[in-house]
Amino acid sequence: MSERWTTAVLDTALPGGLAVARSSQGFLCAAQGVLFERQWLKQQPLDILAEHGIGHFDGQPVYLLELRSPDTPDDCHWQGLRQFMLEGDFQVYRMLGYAAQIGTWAREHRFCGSCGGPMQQVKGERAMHCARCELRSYPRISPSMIVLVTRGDEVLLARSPRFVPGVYSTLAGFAEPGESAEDCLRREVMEEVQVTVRNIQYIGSQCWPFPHSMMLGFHAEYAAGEIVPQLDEIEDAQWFHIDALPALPAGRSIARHLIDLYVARRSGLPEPVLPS
Ligand SMILES: NC(=O)C1=CN([C@@H]2O[C@H](COP(=O)(O)OP(=O)(O)OC[C@H]3O[C@@H](n4cnc5c(N)ncnc54)[C@H](O)[C@@H]3O)[C@@H](O)[C@H]2O)C=CC1
Ligand SMILES: [Mg+2]
Ligand SMILES: [Zn+2]
Repeated sequence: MSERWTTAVLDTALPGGLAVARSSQGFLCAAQGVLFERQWLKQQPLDILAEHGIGHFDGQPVYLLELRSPDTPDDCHWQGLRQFMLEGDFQVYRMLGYAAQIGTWAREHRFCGSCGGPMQQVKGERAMHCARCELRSYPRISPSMIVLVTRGDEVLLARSPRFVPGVYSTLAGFAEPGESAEDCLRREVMEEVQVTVRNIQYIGSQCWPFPHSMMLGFHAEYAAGEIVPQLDEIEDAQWFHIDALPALPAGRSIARHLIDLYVARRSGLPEPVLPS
């Protein structure tokens, strides 16, 4: 089966196609969904900051209208990206995740970070260019490690004060310059719970457009140390038996996948597949 959503750099001077609109309130939705006839959408009283040609959905060209303010056309409403991640068509979520990252990046790179001059979108390439100093800026992706620390039939899960009450998840954190993925993983686990790990195994990755993370997921075995939760960052961290797990993160997250996969392997059940 061919992919329903594929990215492309489309020329915004061309007519036709479909469009999504994004404001600080999320994506514009109507009864038929998030994809609108582009020409119709551009005739609505929207405060458009920029337009990007972002790809194809079911073979149709798709454009993003990045808005300055959330003026709402009749019979429409706004829905945040997280809601699309949690429910509905995963391919629509992938498209909107890409749109959000491109919209945010272009909005934040209208001026050159080196000389302060205005930047222009490069034709046919996903890049912003400064004519004054020749700097090119490409979409930013922030690699983050996420790890399920295991000890036989137990897994180490933690709560951030930002989580929904009762929910525990895997440990995660952003890579710093100079680190390998494994260095970052060991540092984050040490910072957040003060334990050491061994036998680090790469499981898989997930684009996490909140706002621009690339999650690299691992399993790692516990080696040594007592859990000491990091002040302010970690509200609580505990070992949980795989038969007595607390409330867990959303089904489509790699955090949940790392947990479900480990439980399946320990229990001899069929392995879950990470949505892609
Ligand atoms: N898809 C999934 O299943 C999950 C995804 N995540 C994501 O992983 C990422 C990292 O997790 P956290 O525990 O929040 O990270 P973390 O443990 O590194 O701490 C977050 C702190 O890092 C700093 N920070 C923010 N952006 C940064 C960047 N680009 N580079 C370096 N430092 C930065 C800020 O001070 C922020 O408060 C987040 O984007 C989070 O949403 C976290 C858990 C599950
Ligand atoms: Mg963290
Ligand atoms: Zn410049």
